[in-house]
Amino acid sequence: MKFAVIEFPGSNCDRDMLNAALITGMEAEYVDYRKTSLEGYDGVLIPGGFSFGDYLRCGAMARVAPIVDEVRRLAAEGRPVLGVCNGFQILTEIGLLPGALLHNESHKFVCRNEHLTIVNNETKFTHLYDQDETVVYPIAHGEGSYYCSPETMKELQDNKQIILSYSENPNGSLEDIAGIVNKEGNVCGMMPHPERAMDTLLGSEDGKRLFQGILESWGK
Ligand SMILES: NC(=O)CC[C@H](N)C(=O)O
Repeated sequence: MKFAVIEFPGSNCDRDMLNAALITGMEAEYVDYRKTSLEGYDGVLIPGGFSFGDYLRCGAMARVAPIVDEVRRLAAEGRPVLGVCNGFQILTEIGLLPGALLHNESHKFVCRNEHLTIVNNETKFTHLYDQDETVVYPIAHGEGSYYCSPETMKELQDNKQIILSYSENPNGSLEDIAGIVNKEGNVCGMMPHPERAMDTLLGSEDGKRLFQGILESWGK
């Protein structure tokens, strides 16, 4: 399976994302945001960072990048799309995931290891985790407060689209939401960084099973 790691000006987790994909056994390479084709790629990884300097608001300018139509095409074809942190913000901006990421309640950038709960392990992304398992991924964001309308929240809950929640809410996210999937289950966004939790030397290897899970779900 070949994955595109989309690079925007200001992406800064692209190397971590590529590395996570490669050590999981995925084929993966960087794809520039100005490209207009994702022909030959089986999935998309949108890394974290500060795309276009977070101008206007996080992810708002990436929304109109040339590559976005192709990300939409792959998503519509049911291929895996994972957006982490700024990648999650971009996925909400382009409408592939519901809701929005607002400024942290504290109005401070938070950067620390976070204890998270696997709220739904019956997705193509989380199936290698136990239900309600606690995992540790780092967080590093200024605009990670998940917000949506009551109607959308009901849909998320009814369809079990909430996959990851914070043990100690760091940003004011509704319902402690840290990560969600779309209704179809092939687009996933999360603020915490599984790609930085690939080695116990760096504090946690809990992110590994997310990438392995993607590969197992779509790789066969
Ligand atoms: N690590 C990230 O991707 C940060 C995302 C975004 N720039 C924020 O501060 O919220």
